[in-house]
Amino acid sequence: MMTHEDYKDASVVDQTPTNNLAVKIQHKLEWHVESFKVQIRRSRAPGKGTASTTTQTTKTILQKVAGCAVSGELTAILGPSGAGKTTLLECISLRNRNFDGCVQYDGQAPEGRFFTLSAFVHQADMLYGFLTPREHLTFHAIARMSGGSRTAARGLPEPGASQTSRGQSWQAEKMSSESMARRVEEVIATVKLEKCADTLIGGSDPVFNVKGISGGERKRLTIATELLQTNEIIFLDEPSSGLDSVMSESIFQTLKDLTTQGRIVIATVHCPSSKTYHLFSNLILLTCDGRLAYSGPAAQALSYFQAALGIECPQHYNPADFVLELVSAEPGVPLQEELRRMDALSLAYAQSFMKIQNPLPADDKHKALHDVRGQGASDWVFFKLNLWRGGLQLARDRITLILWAAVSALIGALFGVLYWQLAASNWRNLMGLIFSAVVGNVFTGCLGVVMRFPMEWTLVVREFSSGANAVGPYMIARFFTTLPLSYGPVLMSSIIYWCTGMDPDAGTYLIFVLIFVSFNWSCFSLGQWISSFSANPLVAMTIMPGFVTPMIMFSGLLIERSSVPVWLAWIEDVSVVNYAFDTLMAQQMHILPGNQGEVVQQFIQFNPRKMGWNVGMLWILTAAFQVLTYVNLRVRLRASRSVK
Ligand SMILES: Nc1ncnc2c1ncn2[C@@H]1O[C@H](COP(=O)(O)OP(=O)(O)OP(=O)(O)O)[C@@H](O)[C@H]1O
Repeated sequence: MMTHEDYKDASVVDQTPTNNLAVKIQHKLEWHVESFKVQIRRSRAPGKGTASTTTQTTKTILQKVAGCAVSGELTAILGPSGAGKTTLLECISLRNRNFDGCVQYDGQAPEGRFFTLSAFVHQADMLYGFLTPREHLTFHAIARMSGGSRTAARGLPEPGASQTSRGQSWQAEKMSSESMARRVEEVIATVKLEKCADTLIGGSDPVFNVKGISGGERKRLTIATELLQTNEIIFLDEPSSGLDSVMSESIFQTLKDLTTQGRIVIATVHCPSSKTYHLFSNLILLTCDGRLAYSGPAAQALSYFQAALGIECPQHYNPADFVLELVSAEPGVPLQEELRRMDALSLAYAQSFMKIQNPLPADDKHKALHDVRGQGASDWVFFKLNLWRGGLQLARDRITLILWAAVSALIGALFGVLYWQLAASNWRNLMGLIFSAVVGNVFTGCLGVVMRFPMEWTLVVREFSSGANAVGPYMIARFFTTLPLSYGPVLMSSIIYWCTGMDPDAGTYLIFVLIFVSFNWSCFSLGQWISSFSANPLVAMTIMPGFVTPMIMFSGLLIERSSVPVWLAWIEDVSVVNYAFDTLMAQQMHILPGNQGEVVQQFIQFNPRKMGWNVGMLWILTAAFQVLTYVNLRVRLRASRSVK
C-alpha cells in the first residue's frame, strides 16, 4: 500500500480514470494546523439561590491537522457537522490566519501573492440577481482581467495558450475584449452553464428577488467566476450544499476536470455519494472534535481502517457514509465514551505509516502576511462596469420602479387631500404641511436604503477584496445610477405643491422641487452611511432612529433655538431636517396672508437670506455622508483582508 509520504512524493502522474491527461506535479501545498482556538463566553442561567454567571473559556476547534495537496489532485475534507471543515479550509487557504501552525507553498512560506494564485469559493453564493450568468461573468472578466496588473498563476497556461507555455512564469497581459469574451464562453462551457447563460440569476438577491437559475447553476456560476483567471489553487467551502446527489456529483466532476489542468482543488463536503467519493484523489477526515482520523489517498482509506483498526466497510456500502459514521458521535451514546473513541481514531492515525512523517514546524509567519491582491482593471473601467451593472439593475427592477412611483404619488396625494389649497390660508397650515412633508421624507429617504444596502455592501466588499471592484468607482457609479430615482421626490413634491396651493410662479415651483430633491438625496446618503456600518438590515433599522430622531428634534421647530444647550447646538448644524425645513418655509412664507410670514419667521427664527446657504449645506452633508460611506467601505475592505 502507498503511504502518504509515497503519495506526496509521487512525482509523476495522477492515474485516476477521469484524469486521462497525465499531469506532472508542479506545485505542492502543505499545512500543519497545530491548533485553532476560540474564546467563548458561557452564561449560566440563574438557579434557586444562585445568580446568573458568565465565564470565558477557550474552545479548541482543530488539533494537529497536517496534510498536503499537489497539482492535479482533488482533495476532499470530510467530517461530521461542526468538526471544523470550514475552519480548516480557511486556515490552509490563509483566509483565516489566527491559528498556531504553518502553511507552505512549494516548500516556502507563502507570500502575499498567494492570495492572487488561489481562489476561495464561499459556501453562501452572493450574486446580483438581475444579471444573467453571461453578464455576470463578463463583468468579472473585464474587472479582473482587463488591467493585467494582477500576477497570474505561475505554470498554468493562459486561456488558449499551448501546453508548452506551462511552467513559465508569466504576467497577465492586458486581454483584448475578444479574448475576454472567448474566456467567458470557455468558462460557461467548462461548468456547463450554456443552457441558462442568458437567464436572469434571480434567487435570493436582496434587491431583485425573482425566480432565476437553479441552486446547482448558482454554484456552478460561483465556481465559474473563480475560473476566469487560471488560479493554481481553488478552495471551495461546501460547493454542493443544498444540492441533490446528481447535481452534487456533476459539480464534483467539474472540479475533478479542473484538476486535469494542473490545479490543486480542495473542497469541504458534507455527505458525498459513493460516485462522488470515487472522484476524490485525496481525503482528509476530521473527527467530530477536530482531529485527524485520516489524511491520504481516498482510494486507500477503507483498507487503512481495516488494517489499522480492523473495521471493515460492508459490501455495497457508500465509503463516504462508512468513514463519516466512524468519526461522528453516535446519538444516545455518552459523549465521553464517543470522545474516547475519537482519541483512539486519531491516535491510530498518528501511529500509522499513513501519517505525514515530517510535519511542518509550527510557526506564525502567516500571521504577518498581507493580502496583496491588487485590482484588475483601471478605476475608469471599474466606473464604467459599475455604471453598466447599476443601469441594468435600475432598468430590470421594474417592481421597485413602479412601487417607488406609486408610493411617492400616494404620499403626495395624501398631503394634497389633507391640505387641499390650504398652504396660503394661515401660518399653522403651511408650517404643519412643510414640517410633516420633510419629516416623512427623512423616513422614506433612509428606510429604503437601510433595508437594501447592508446586503449589497457584503457582496461588493467581497468583490473589492478579490480585486474585482474598487470602492471609489463603485461609489461614484452607484450615485449616478441611483440619481434617476429622483423622479420619486419630484413627483411627490409636485403633487404637494399644486394640490396645496403654493406660489403658482413656475420659477418658485422649480426651486421648491430642487430643494426637495436635494433634501431627499441627503437622506438617501445618510441611509447609505448608516447601512455601511451595519451587518444586516435589522441592525441598520435599529440604529437608524438614533440618527434621524436628533435631526428632527433639532429642526428648529420643536425647541426655541436659544434654549438649546451650547454643547448640543452642533446637532442643528448637521441636521438635514433643519436645513430643508428652514429653506422651504423661507421660500413659501410670502404666500401667507398679512404679516403672518414675518410672524412665523420670528417664531421659528429662520433667516430667509440664508436660503442659498441652506441648500448648499444639504449638498455638503450629502457629500459628507458619501465620503463617510466610502471610508467605512475601505475599513471593511481592510478588515476583510487582514488576519481574522
Ligand atoms: N468564532 C467562533 N467562535 C466560537 N465557535 C466557533 C467559531 N468558529 C467556529 N466555531 C465552532 O467551531 C466548530 C467548527 O465550525 P466549522 O464551521 O468549521 O464546522 P464545519 O465542520 O464546517 O461544520 P458544517 O459542516 O456544519 O458547516 C463549530 O462547533 C463551530 O460552532
